[in-house]
Amino acid sequence: MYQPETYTYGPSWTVPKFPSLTKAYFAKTDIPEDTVLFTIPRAAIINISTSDLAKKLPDAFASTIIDDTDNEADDDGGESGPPDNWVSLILVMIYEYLQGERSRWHRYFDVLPTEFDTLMWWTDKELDWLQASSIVAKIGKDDADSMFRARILPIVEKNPEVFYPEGSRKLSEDELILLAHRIGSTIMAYAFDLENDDDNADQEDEDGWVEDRDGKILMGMVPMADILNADAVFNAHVNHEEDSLTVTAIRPIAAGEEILNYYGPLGNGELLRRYGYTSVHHARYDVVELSWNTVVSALKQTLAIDDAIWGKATAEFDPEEFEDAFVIDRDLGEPDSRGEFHGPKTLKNLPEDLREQINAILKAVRKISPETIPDKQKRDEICFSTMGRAFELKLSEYPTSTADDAKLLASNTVSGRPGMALFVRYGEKLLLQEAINLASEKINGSVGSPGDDVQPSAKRLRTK
Ligand SMILES: C[S@@+](CC[C@H](N)C(=O)[O-])C[C@H]1O[C@@H](n2cnc3c(N)ncnc32)[C@H](O)[C@@H]1O
Repeated sequence: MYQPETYTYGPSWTVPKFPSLTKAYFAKTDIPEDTVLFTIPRAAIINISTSDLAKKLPDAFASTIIDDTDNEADDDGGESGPPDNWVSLILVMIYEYLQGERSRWHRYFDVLPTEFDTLMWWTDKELDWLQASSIVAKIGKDDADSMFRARILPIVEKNPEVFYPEGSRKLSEDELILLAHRIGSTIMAYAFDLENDDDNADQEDEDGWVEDRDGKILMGMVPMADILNADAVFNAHVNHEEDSLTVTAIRPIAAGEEILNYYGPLGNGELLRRYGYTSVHHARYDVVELSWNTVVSALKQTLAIDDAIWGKATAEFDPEEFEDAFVIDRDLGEPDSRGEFHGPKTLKNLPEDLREQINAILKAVRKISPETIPDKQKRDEICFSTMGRAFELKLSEYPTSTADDAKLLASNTVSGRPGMALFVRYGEKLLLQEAINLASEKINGSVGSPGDDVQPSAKRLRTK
């Protein structure tokens, strides 16, 4: 039986239930910095180490891959190989859920959500509100579906005596898939990556706890800690200790303030996809993805050369060597140790990898038509003009303007999922506008030297 009394409760917070059933922690009194708000024993966490499933199906879990820490489903739906972190936790959660009252976590399942606002669950009509946001292409519902059919269903169906307690009804294939989607969404929004605090833990310990070689970590569900909501400005931190996880105030928290964790420097599109909400503080981490096809259109418009020259110049490139997409983001870094962010929140650099790829083409054009690009100054001008034009083309893919969206947001007439989508697309448009302005400043030569005006190419995106 799941025993909440095994938790150490702090005296100074409360767990209210909102009418919407959303749970959150609020400080009841002023809380000093460094106060331990609560402690969760590792034994209360749900994962392959604590659930009986791995003991009952040792072969299936013999070599779970534990270095896949991006909290995502395998998108290839591959049938072979040991289950990864993600597949394992879904199987464990399905197992524990199907045990009903026999699971020591059954009361935990009672408080987990069964409905989600994450993008996976949106209708096409609701997704239309996101307009040209690249987040729509990242939802991956079909990939998740194939992965469940390939890697989850066969294990449950081959081992009914393990998954279904005596006398319980077996789920149909459709019911199992729906359950896997629900549990997958719960894991995406609620699971923790569990670090191991034990320095010597390069082997499995007595309890079969995590193997933590080279920083490998395991995912798990952490009751109580997962009631914490989160924001990009936050005041609490989860520390991973040897036998427990502790949640600590990282700065003084005033009575009435919400206690907030941090999910990382995610833009609102990604926050919506994984967690089903948006936040003003996350807008600074917004991201726009620009396809190379859009840049090619811009480059052709900027160069205004005939097709013959373009064809000759690009013939020497292997399209496989080109990046398909580029990320525009403000590259701001993380909040400080008190959960606060300082410094400017505007775009300072244009993507270096994009500039390199445009310049590679321009070099080839110059070989064939030197008069088009007589010197480096002209090349830089063409490069920044192309970037600016590409940003404008991307902006024009959104059917409404930044001003239209600002007006709609100010009217307070759009709420729920459409309201969150409106906020995501507006943030992306603001970022594109900043990128257009920056490219224009570069063309006018008014900012920095060429070496300063680009950001490192670490953000290269491989979408092939
Ligand atoms: C780890 S749970 C937190 C507990 C959750 N509120 C509950 O009632 O179960 C994560 C989910 O809480 C919600 N959430 C977290 N932070 C939020 C915030 N700042 N604003 C709105 N919803 C938030 C989102 O639905 C997210 O998927």
